[in-house]
Amino acid sequence: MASTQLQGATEAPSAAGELIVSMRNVGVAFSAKRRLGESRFWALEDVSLELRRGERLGIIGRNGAGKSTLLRVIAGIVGPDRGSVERAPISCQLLSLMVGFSPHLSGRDNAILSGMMLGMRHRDIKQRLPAIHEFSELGEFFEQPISSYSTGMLLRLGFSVAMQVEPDVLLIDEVLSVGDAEFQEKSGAALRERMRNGCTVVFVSHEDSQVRQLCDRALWVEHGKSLMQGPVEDVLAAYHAVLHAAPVAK
Ligand SMILES: Nc1ncnc2c1ncn2[C@@H]1O[C@H](COP(=O)(O)OP(=O)(O)OP(=O)(O)O)[C@@H](O)[C@H]1O
Repeated sequence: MASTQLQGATEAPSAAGELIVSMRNVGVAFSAKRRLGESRFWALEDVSLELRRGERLGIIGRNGAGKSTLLRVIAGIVGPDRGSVERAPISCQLLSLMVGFSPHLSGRDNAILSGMMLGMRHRDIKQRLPAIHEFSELGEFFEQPISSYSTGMLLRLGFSVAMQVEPDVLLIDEVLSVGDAEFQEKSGAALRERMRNGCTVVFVSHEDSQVRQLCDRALWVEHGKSLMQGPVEDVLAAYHAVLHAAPVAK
């Protein structure tokens, strides 16, 4: 039931590995009026995890296991209905692409709007427009209404804007699974660069290769429970052993 602050956890930002999020036996319930015989549905039942500054944590698990809900708890968007969450006074950004995009505005105007909706100040986002323009590789299309863009172009613009926000903890929900191979390569490189600069990352993915590439630790969530956490290869191996033993239709 508790969501409290970790005392003094940001007093020494340079100290690698300080604890910034601690969750114990967390459960999150949603109202489930449409599910017969149940008034509440526990999207998370019992999740415990510790997140330290500078870590790159990959969250794996089957569809519906509770991964996205867990990200929202880490971000502070959803509170626990049972168990406890302690967080240092950190800024978290759930990486979402195309927030606030409006089809009739140009790429440039959408970049400003979206950046502001992601929490940036107007003057900061304006200063970063050249970097956004360059990263997105949109060329002259940057000045065109985004209704003329392909999905790939929209993603490039969305990612270029989102990358300008600099949170303490970056939370990524599958976003790298979208887009073509070239975009995935480029966005992955940008994220690795961000990580080298000490940003803490929590990354939900169904792609083993991305978890291997981007994470140094993994957490396996199954039916709302944290089943295993540890080195990426160990957790992936255990997860796949169970998947192959008892495949579940997606
Ligand atoms: N706002 C909500 N209201 C009701 N149920 C919800 C809500 N959000 C999530 N759920 C349910 O909670 C469970 C966990 O959902 P969640 O999106 O966290 O799983 P996930 O592991 O991220 O799934 P996927 O891999 O398919 O994206 C699912 O059964 C989902 O239907």
